[in-house]
Amino acid sequence: MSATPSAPVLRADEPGSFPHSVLAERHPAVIRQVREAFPYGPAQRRALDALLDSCTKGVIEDLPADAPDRDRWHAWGLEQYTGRSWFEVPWLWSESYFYRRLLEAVGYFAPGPWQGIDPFRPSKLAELDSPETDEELAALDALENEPAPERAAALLHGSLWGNRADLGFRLSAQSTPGQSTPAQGTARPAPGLVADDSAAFWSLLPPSSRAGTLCLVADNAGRELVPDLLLIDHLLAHGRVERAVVHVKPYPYYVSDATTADVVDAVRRLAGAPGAAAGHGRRLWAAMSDGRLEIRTHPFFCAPLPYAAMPDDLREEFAAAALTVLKGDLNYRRLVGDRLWPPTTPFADVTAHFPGPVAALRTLKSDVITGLDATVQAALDASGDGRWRISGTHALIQVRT
Ligand SMILES: O=P(O)(O)OC[C@@]1(O)O[C@H](CO)[C@@H](O)[C@@H]1O
Repeated sequence: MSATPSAPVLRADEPGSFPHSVLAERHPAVIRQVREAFPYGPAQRRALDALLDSCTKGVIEDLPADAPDRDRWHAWGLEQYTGRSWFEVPWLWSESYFYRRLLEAVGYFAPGPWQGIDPFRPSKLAELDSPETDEELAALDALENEPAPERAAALLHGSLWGNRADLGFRLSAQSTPGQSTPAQGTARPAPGLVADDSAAFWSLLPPSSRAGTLCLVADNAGRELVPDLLLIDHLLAHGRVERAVVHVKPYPYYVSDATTADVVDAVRRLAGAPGAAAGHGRRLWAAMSDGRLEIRTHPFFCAPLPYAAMPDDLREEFAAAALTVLKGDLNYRRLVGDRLWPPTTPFADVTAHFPGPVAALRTLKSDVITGLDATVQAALDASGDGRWRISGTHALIQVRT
């Protein structure tokens, strides 16, 4: 590659575009959902109303002077964007700031009775307790008798397609007339992958190699996190890695993103399930107890910035890993810079900044895409109205070794 590649950064200022619909429709729906989830008091309700006004019609405002993370947000661009419309600044920036302000409105950060109460917890728990989760866990019984390579492939695909079960995504799918809810296991049969580097994925983690540490940067809780943990259990049990680190969000984010509490809920759910699922749960519990599986978080996971701007401590951690797996659409956007790349732009070029081997497991839920073969792109473009980019019906496994 001769020069650093570039492409326009996504913004939400074009009515009719997907980013615009997220700010104009999805964010108000998230505020409504949160208002209904808890008997918040008048002050919190007023703060939610003010946020609704600000994020749809107003401008980005500074954080309160005593906010402990004010300096951090200033370093992340807040000073530069204060006073600008939410729709004019980079889309990734305004989305991340929206979740920061939403949690502030419900008293998540301030000392008091609501501190640390996840406003999305009711919907996360409902998903974990759903019949769909029961079905997915029951399917593990049949997998027990499969040879290890088939089991490994099935678990990799389970983790990949688990990314379809995204509560924030479902919120806007429901609000789009005529579009079916793309919940995992219930919608149309999964079409193929638009890119499949599974062979490279497995080559980095040979069986019994104890290849070092796997980092998995988690995305959604519930029906995505459960298969992520199942995959990790398999990799540990078959000696493909020595240890694993699951990186979660430091606070609730993008409706259903996983926090430490969600990992605990998922492991408990597995351990308490009938059949083979319980064995996975017990092994994961043991691995967490003896340090082979570690949960970690970092403020940067809720930063409104691409991974190219990650801080040195995180960079060192990923540099030392045998492989870092980035789950989901948002992590993909952050990995490749949240830009409207020509779809055939090589994945290796746009991820050259990443400090070690990296794999993206993602269903497609935004316009950002790289690394496609020209023939695949042509077939996708010929298939309809371009919704393949955002509808969650397509997926990819991309690896840069
Ligand atoms: O990261 P995830 O959970 O796979 O998806 C996040 C997401 O639902 O949120 C964004 C819009 O708000 C899109 O990038 C994407 O559709």
